[in-house]
Amino acid sequence: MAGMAMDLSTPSVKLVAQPITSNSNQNALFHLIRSWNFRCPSSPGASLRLRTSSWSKKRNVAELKKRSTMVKASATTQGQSTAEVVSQFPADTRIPATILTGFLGSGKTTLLNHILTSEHGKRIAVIENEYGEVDIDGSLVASQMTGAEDIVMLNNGCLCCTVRGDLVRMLSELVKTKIDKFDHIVIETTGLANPAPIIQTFYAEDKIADHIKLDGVVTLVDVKNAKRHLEQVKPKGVVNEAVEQIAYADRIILNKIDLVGEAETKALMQKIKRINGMARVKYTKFGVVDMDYVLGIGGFDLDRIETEVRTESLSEDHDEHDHHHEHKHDHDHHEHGHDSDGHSHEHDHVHDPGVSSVSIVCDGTLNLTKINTWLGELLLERSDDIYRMKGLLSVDGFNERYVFQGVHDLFHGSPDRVWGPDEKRTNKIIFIGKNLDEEALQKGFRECLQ
Ligand SMILES: Nc1nc2c(ncn2[C@@H]2O[C@H](COP(=O)(O)OP(=O)(O)OP(=O)(O)O)[C@@H](O)[C@H]2O)c(=O)[nH]1
Repeated sequence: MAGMAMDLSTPSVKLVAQPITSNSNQNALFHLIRSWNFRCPSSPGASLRLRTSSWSKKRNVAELKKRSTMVKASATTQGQSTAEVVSQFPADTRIPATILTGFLGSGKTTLLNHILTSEHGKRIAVIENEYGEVDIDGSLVASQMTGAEDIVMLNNGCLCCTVRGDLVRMLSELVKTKIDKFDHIVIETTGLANPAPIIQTFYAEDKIADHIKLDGVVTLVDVKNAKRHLEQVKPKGVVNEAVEQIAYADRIILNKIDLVGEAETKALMQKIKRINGMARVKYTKFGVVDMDYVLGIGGFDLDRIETEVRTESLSEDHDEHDHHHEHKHDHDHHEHGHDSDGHSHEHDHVHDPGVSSVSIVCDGTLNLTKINTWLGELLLERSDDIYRMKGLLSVDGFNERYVFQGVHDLFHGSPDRVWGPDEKRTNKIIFIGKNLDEEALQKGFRECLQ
């Protein structure tokens, strides 16, 4: 039987086929591309090349023994119903960490206080990131906290830029001295943070990844001001933080709905769904949400891929897409950001230069070589633009489904449970990124089918 793995012996992104034994199945779990090219939004010229180290290789031994995989899954005796075929990813016992992000004043601290004062039974360590010396949010949180075991302030600048090293140190320190004192970590970023490098911290550093796992990115949106922020024109090469924060999110909270009308909120919801068609979105006042909406998300877990690439949500997006088909290059989130005028445009084959989501759902089985080549080349050429992706694939020669998720050039995939005997083999894949050419992606993917 064949398996997919990242060829770690070369710097290339190409996926390779490798024989699968019961052991090598486990070794196929984590794939990581070797480097991460991060551009700082506040100084776009600066580029930091970070080594991702051999996280995957080292972790495979200890961690994967512990988590020892999945592919054993349920036996597939004839007649077994799909419902009985369950995923068997063993429990991941690492401490989950949530990144709480959102534009200035969107309600991050309000939500944090709600989390800290809610009854969820979790002991929470909080890492606050503030610009400047005075940690106003810190005092606000501290004054209300009941559940927080620790509040750590990172006051030297934006978390995604200068303080990233500090974040690593803080997390390492928490791991070293207080690992048994908390059950969850919440990191509140500044309103101007780009979540990408913060996400990457959890994968790039062995000493963190061995003990802490990224649970998810929760993005607060101020419904009153979001449209203006999302449409703000930025100088060439400078990211729009408000758009980035939505693009990387697992959960989006449209906050302050008491301040706007329903039509305005709905229009914003559509705009946001076009940027990120994967995240769940909820409306709130003062950040009041159920705790399981923001804690225990599993946004980066392979065993949650299925729920994250739900067919229903994708078809919902397709309906929305169809509705806008004639003018699908929605100008809502172009860099120059003017509103769609409702007219059909002639330039139907020009792809959307903004940040958007593309989802592909199709039945059939993929040819291993073709999908390896297509996905490998796509990541090699476009990983700067592909912010996040998730997929569930049916690949020739596999009895198991293949699930994967990625953030830029970081790729993490594995065979999952076996396909049920009567289960329809539907491939589902979603990309969130910049300059996505939906037509080309759909065509490229479908050409990999047998
Ligand atoms: N009307 C209204 N005000 C809200 C709501 N949620 C938060 N606020 C208020 O909005 C202001 C900003 O909220 P914060 O929670 O401090 O926002 P933040 O994202 O932490 O702000 P920064 O740290 O400055 O980026 C505060 O005065 C909150 O009380 C809401 O749903 N409705």
